[in-house]
Amino acid sequence: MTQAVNNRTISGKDAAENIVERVKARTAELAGAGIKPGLAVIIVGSDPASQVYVSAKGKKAEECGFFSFKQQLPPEVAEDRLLALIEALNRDPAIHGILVQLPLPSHIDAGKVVQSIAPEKDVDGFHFINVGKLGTGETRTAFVPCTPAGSMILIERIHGKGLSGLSAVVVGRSNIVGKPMANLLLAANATVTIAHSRTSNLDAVCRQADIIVAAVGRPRMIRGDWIKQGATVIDVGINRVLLEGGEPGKTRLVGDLDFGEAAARARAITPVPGGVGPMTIAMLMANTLRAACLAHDASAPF
Ligand SMILES: NC(=O)C1=CN([C@@H]2O[C@H](COP(=O)(O)OP(=O)(O)OC[C@H]3O[C@@H](n4cnc5c(N)ncnc54)[C@H](OP(=O)(O)O)[C@@H]3O)[C@@H](O)[C@H]2O)C=CC1
Ligand SMILES: Nc1nc(=O)c2c([nH]1)NC[C@@H]1CN(c3ccc(C(=O)N[C@@H](CCC(=O)O)C(=O)O)cc3)C=[N+]21
Repeated sequence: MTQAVNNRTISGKDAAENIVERVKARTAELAGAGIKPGLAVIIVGSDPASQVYVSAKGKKAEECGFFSFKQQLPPEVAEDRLLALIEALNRDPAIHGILVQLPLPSHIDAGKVVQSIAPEKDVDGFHFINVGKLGTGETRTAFVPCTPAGSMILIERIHGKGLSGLSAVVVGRSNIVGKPMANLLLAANATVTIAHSRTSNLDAVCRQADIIVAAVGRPRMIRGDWIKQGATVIDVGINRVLLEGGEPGKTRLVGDLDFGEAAARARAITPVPGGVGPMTIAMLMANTLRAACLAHDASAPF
C-alpha cells in the first residue's frame, strides 16, 4: 500500500476496541449492582453474510459481559411466529436490546417486524419512535442506528465535535445508513447533501464535499477524481468481488470507492474491511449497554 494510505487510514478496528473497552468497564460496574445487559439477535434463514455478522455480534456481546441470546429461525418461518418471539423478548426483563437481522425473507413484512420491537429495546434505532427522535434532535434518549453512529465517531476522530462550515455528501439514502447519517451530520452543523440514484452530476456533487459518506453497495462506484483534495472519506459499502489475479473463485471485500485512488487525495479514509464494519458491532454493544442503563435508571457512558 502507498505511504499515503498508511498514514491516512482511519482504523475502525482501533476505534471499535476503544468503545468495547468502555462498554466492558461499565458492564463490570453494573454487575456489581446485579445488572447484566441482555442482547437478543434473531436471524431468519442462513444467508452467509448475515451469519457472519450475527455470530460476530453474539461473540462481541459475550466479550462485553452481556447475556447474549441468539435465535436462528428457518427461512420458511411464519411471520406470526417471528412476531410472537419478539413480543416475548419485549416482555423479558433479562433482555434489553433486540435486533432482527435484515434482510428478511420476502414472505415476511420486514417493516411490521421492525416496528414490533419495543422502542426502548430497539438497539438498531429503526423504530419510528427512534427515527422521529433522531430527526427532531432528541438524541438524548433516541437509539441511533449503529452504522451511522459509528461512522460519526470516525468523522469526529478527524474533525472533532462540530462540523460547522463543512460540506458533507452522503451517497445513499437508506433508512439504516444514508438517512440517519445525514441527520447526524446535520445535528453536527455540517451542510448536508443526500445523493442517490436519481442525482444528476454525482461527480460534481461529490467534488464539493469536505466529508463523503459512501453507502451505496456498488464496488468502486465513486472514483478517486471525484474526491476533493483533502476530503475525509467514510466508505460504508461492502462488496464481495473476485480477487484479481487470485485463484479462480477467490473473492475479497471492497467498498464503494477505489481505496488507492481515493486515499491518494483524501485527508483520511476508512478501509474496507477494518473501517465502518467493526464500528457497527461496537455501537450495537454501546446501544445495548445504554438500553440496560435506561431500564435500570443507571448512568450510561454513551
Ligand atoms: N459496514 C457496515 O456496518 C454496513 C455496511 N452496509 C453496506 O452499505 C451499502 C449500502 O447499504 P444500505 O444502506 O442498506 O443501502 P441500500 O442498498 O438500501 O440502498 C443503496 C442506496 O444507494 C443508492 N444508489 C444506488 N445506485 C446509485 C448510484 N449509481 N448513484 C448514487 N446512489 C446510488 C440508492 O439510491 P435510491 O435510493 O435512489 O435507490 C440507495 O439509496 C451496502 O454495500 C451495504 O452492504 C450496510 C449496513 C451496515
Ligand atoms: N438489523 C440489522 N442491523 C444491522 O446493523 C445490519 C443488518 N440488520 N443487516 C446487515 C447490515 C450489515 N451490517 C454489518 C455489520 C458488521 C460488519 C462487519 O463487521 N464487517 C467487517 C468484515 C466482516 C467480514 O469479514 O465480512 C469489516 O467491515 O471489517 C459489516 C456489516 C450490519 N447490518
